[in-house]
Amino acid sequence: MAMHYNETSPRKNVSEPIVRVEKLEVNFDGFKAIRGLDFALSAGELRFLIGPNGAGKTTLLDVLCGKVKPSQGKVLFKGQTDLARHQEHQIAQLGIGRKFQAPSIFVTLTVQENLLLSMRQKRGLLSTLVAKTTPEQRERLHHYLEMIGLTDKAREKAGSLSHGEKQWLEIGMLLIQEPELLLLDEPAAGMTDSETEKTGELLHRISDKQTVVVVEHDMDFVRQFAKTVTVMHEGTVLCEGTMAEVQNDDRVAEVYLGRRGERND
Ligand SMILES: Nc1ncnc2c1ncn2[C@@H]1O[C@H](COP(=O)(O)OP(=O)(O)OP(=O)(O)O)[C@@H](O)[C@H]1O
Repeated sequence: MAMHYNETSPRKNVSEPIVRVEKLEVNFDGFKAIRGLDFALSAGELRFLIGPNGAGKTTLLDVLCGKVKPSQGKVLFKGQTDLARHQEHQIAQLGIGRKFQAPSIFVTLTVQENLLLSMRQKRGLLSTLVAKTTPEQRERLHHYLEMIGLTDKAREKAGSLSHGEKQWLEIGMLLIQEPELLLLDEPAAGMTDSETEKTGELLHRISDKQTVVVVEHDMDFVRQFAKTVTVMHEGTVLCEGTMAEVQNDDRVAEVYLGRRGERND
């Protein structure tokens, strides 16, 4: 029987938001993809972003990782740092990791070589694959291999992994850099049922220590694994709450299904 993660209260008891977005606007050649959006995220949350196509979910992630610059508004990280004033690589250094849908693993390297490369990149060492691994690095490697469920495949070539395993490896490559905030775009897309289930469990394990934002279209996945859901529509936040709360919100039904009662006109 599948375990449900959304039966407890939607938010953990945490104080200052790790991210606070105020009056955000993003303009693409005159088109406002984000319009006056306010959004806050507590440290240690696992937050799902849902909403119809074109709602602005990916654009919001793009702003948080610095790929897209806002035309107006503030994007505060840990209360002080305005991300709008930083470049993408600086934001990565500040501790925000983004996983895109397109894979970026090295298929000819083994699982553990991919993880080691990713770990050393963050540390700025001149290490190569032949560099000696320190006991601390080895411990970290084992910890994250275990976390993503690939300990038994550590020495296999990344190219031989299943689609789901490749996605976990990529998440592992982000995790091993120990970001405080992790941004994921449809992490379970294209996975089998069993891989999807494992991915949901992985997200919960990650959010024990880190904050995670997931853009997701698969409502079954959201229903099973989300505690707090933010529904976006036309570049702004429509509502927020548990999946049960947002499902019962008339505005959500309207944007997903069209206006109620119109057929009786
Ligand atoms: N680089 C761009 N230039 C112009 N318009 C863009 C650009 N990126 C996104 N848009 C537009 O901004 C709006 C929001 O797009 P975004 O991809 O953020 O939505 P989304 O909620 O992630 O949608 P989906 O669920 O379909 O991925 C859309 O109308 C999209 O066409």
